Amino acid sequence: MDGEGAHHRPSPSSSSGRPFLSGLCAAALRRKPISARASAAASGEGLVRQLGVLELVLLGIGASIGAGIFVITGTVARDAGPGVTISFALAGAACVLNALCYAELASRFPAVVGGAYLYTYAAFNELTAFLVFTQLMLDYHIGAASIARSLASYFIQFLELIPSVKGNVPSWIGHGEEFFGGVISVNILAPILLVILTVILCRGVKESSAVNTFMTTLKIIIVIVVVFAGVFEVDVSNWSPFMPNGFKAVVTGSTVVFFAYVGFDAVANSAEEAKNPQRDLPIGILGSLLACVILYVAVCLVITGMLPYTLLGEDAPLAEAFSAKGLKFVTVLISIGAVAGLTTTLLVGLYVQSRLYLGLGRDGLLPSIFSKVHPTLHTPLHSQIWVGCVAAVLAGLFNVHALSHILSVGTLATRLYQLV
Ligand SMILES: NC(=[NH2+])NCCC[C@H](N)C(=O)O
Repeated sequence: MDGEGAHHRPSPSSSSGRPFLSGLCAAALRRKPISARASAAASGEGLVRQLGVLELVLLGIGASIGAGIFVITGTVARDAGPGVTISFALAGAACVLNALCYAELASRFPAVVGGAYLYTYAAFNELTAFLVFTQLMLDYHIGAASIARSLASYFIQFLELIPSVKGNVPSWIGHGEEFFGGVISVNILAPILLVILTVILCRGVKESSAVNTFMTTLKIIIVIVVVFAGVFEVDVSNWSPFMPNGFKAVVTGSTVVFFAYVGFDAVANSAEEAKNPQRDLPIGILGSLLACVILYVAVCLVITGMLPYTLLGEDAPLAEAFSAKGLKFVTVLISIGAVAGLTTTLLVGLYVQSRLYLGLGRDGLLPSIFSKVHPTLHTPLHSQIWVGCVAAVLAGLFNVHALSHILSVGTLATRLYQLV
């Protein structure tokens, strides 16, 4: 359907400029009545309620634990020292406040797709909601492409562990063949990975959730094993001084580690596929965030206890800390954890995007093709394929460096809008 929004759409063919302009302003400033959403939820419109509370919690964790904990920890610890633990706790506390808002809104609103876009539409107006959507899309599209590129590089690194393959993989397969002075960097593996994930997502929410549950459980187990393996290597003298550069460095660090928590809001977007949304969405949002806070803080305590903070690597601090202690097998586990982590953030990111497109398609803010849900697969097939294609084109042509520059702007703008 075209959505209730389309019904009050002003006629664009107004004869004079003024009514057209005022019509446009009225359209931009109107709010979405909550009752209209409720009827959309009641009519079902193709998506099916299949996700239970555990699947929702794992969806949130799947979206959140990605490269952040494996990489950012080292970067921040160089400045904040063992106090990086407090940086993670502070950022976690700020996110809990954010998550409480999400939990409240998710249980108050009719359980339909849309998340932050939906809440803004009802609280502010169509224009603000559309801006939230554009910012989220910038973040998600580019995020998906850069995560896919990182994953492709990981796969090539794994392949290169085979001696006969080492050095023989053409760069256009994974690392990227550069053109125009490095502006364009072509590779095919990242788009192939995106196609595979898109196929899984198109097949059904149950199938996608099963893949996410498996991989997320794997990465949680790996993080726990890493923590336990590290605990025996901790030398408490490495924790003093705990904040070598003072509290200021810790607070600055918390703004950076915030990135590692991004993801729990994904749960809000699965509202229309949750079996018992009113009860389970808040549990999913807060549960996944709290699980991340606990895991992240534990990882920080362990790695800063294992080595003096000045010796922690910037790029792969966890892996380097363990190889420095001669625990090679943990390093391998960490690589597997990172691959599982990147895969699930990517999978859930693509999932969330398609549901957002579905919401806007229904509201008439995007072409109605995005509002279609496949009658037997119960997935928004067109939206899902579209988001897969956009990410595949970006990932096929640009490297992580180029993408991350655009992404930082997108993420920052998104968060600013959400704050407003
Ligand atoms: N929408 C996004 N920007 N997602 C990125 C998620 C990043 C994830 N928290 C990580 O640590 O890797």
